[in-house]
Amino acid sequence: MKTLLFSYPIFTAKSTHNITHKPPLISDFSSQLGFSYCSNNIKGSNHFKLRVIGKNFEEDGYSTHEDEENDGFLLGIEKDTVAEFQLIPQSGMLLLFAFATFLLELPGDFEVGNFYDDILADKYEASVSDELIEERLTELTYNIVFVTSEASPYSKTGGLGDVCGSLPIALAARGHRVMVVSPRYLHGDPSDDKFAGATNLNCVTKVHCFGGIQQVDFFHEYRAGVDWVFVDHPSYHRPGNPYGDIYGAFGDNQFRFTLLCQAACEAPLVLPLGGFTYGENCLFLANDWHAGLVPVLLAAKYRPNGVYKDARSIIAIHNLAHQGIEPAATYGNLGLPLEWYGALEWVFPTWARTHALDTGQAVNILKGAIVTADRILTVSQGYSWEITTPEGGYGLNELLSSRKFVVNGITNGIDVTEWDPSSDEHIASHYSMDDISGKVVIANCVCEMQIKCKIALQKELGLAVLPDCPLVGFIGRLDYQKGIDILLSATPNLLQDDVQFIMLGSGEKQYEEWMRATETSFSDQFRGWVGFNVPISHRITAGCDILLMPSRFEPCGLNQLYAMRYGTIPVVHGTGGLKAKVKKVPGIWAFAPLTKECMLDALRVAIRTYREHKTSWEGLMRRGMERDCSWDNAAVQYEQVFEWAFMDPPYVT
Ligand SMILES: Nc1ncnc2c1ncn2[C@@H]1O[C@H](COP(=O)(O)OP(=O)(O)O[C@H]2O[C@H](CO)[C@@H](O)[C@H](O)[C@H]2O)[C@@H](O)[C@H]1O
Repeated sequence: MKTLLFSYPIFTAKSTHNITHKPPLISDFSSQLGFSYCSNNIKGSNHFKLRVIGKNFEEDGYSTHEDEENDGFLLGIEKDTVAEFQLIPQSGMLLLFAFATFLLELPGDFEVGNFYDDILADKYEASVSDELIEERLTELTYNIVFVTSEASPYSKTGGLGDVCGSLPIALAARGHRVMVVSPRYLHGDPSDDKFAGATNLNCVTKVHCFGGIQQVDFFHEYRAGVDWVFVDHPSYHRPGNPYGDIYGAFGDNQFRFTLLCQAACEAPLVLPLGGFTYGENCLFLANDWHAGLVPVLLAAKYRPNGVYKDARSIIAIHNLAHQGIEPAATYGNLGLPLEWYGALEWVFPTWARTHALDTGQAVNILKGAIVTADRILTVSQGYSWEITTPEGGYGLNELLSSRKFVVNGITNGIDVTEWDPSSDEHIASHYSMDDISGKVVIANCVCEMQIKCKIALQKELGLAVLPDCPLVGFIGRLDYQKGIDILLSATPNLLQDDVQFIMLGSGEKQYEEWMRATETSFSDQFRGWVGFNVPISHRITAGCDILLMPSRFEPCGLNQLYAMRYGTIPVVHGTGGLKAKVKKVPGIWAFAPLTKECMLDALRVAIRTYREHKTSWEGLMRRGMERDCSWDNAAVQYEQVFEWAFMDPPYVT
């Protein structure tokens, strides 16, 4: 491994600007500064850059100079010297970004201990030792602010939590500064412990909405290179899940998520994370309707007051079926100027109105986001097209079509650390591509030791331990989207065959009841776990042979990716994100159209293959397992969209 000298002379190297005094040694200010590193953006040479983010230089006796002409930005790059400086004033006190560019050939020892934290050291070493720098670092880095109603592991009810728990980490690893803002839900149960690592920043912020002033606190945890910021307010403290409880959805969700959006817009301005704020020049990535007010607030509240003029916003649509629609009278509660009503205005078609005097007037938060965001993202390419059609557009198709030039689809990745059969803490036996004995029946030899995960699952759920019996699984929200009605009607037929079927899910009451009843009627073959349980979801993914996904529509779908990684064959309805994957991946089984008969036919073919063609089955498993589902690829595509967002002026100025 090459070592680098990082020392005083590098900082005194020529700068084209007015930093004339003695610059500090890295070790001098390591305790008060945050670090992040920049990029290897001098392609084809041996340069790379380290970005040092400083604050309060003036207070420390080092003067800095604000370059008005360049808006305080680039002061100059001297390619042949080893240093360059960049000045970016950040909300008042936070002044200096200094960039030092090194040549890898520099002799001497590099004192990693001088640096602010081990994270940087890790990245540094990795980047120098094996050309990862080319792959992992991006040319341009951004201050990215995710706004989301859930982020795993802190809160999760579905795929949104997975994405917002893992994509930020992937982007931070590529050199971006990333903050995730979500509520600090306290349900009064053991799940509250997930927030134990987050401390109160003691930065009480006032938010004007719902006819008064609301005070929110911010809690913070720095983990995996990401600033996890939790908005705290009494309305997030109640039993249930983020959106509702046993009695249904909370009646004040519009209030709770308005608070989230208002607080998230303040967070980059007021929170001194790692000693310095993110500042105004950031990119907001608002997820689904819960965060949909963020782009609207930038356009309607901040920019007219000269704030966030250089920020950009992206609305990421994970599920267009949920739009945050409330009666028109609630508009006045949102903290938006009256003249912006049109952005959120929504009129229900006549057939959807409840009575003769109902004018259908409503506000639609997701619509507001689509109208004001700089760019629009969906979680697969297929879905980005589907939302522009009457079938998939849920009334927003025309609006989305009118903005199709800024709509992109990027297929989700998965957290390959959490979902890794070779190290998964939740499963009975570990296995991998090299050794699938924990999972599969090899070459017709049914050996108990070889299929530990399946047997452990059968035992745990009280099913007969039958290692060679095809085990079919389903995991998901019990929702119309997931095709539960089809599953429900097909299950008695499916269970006529010699198979076992396990379902894990929660959602609509009628389906929960049906799962309980079916378990009673088919106690030898069927188990229905009603509830939300992450460890069980891992064990089902690992222990089943087949994962069934009869989704009516699926913007991307994550369970099929988890299943493939665990050598479990997905049998899916070919729609949206699933369809795209089926085309490319042989390790996945698709059927269409979505009917009971088609689904049963596909399942029967899969089951026969499992029983009679073990070698083919193992081939399918391996093809799924070897697929790269990590975020790396998607993260690069996200960066491209960020770049486009900043290339254009803000959509609403
Ligand atoms: N009862 C239960 N117990 C434990 N875990 C459970 C569970 N029910 C669901 N899960 C977990 O929740 C996640 C669901 O992922 P999906 O991709 O099916 O997302 P969902 O439809 O919620 O989200 C939307 O957003 C995601 C992310 O963009 C898109 O992939 C998707 O198509 C879109 O509908 C998986 O991790 C699954 O294991």
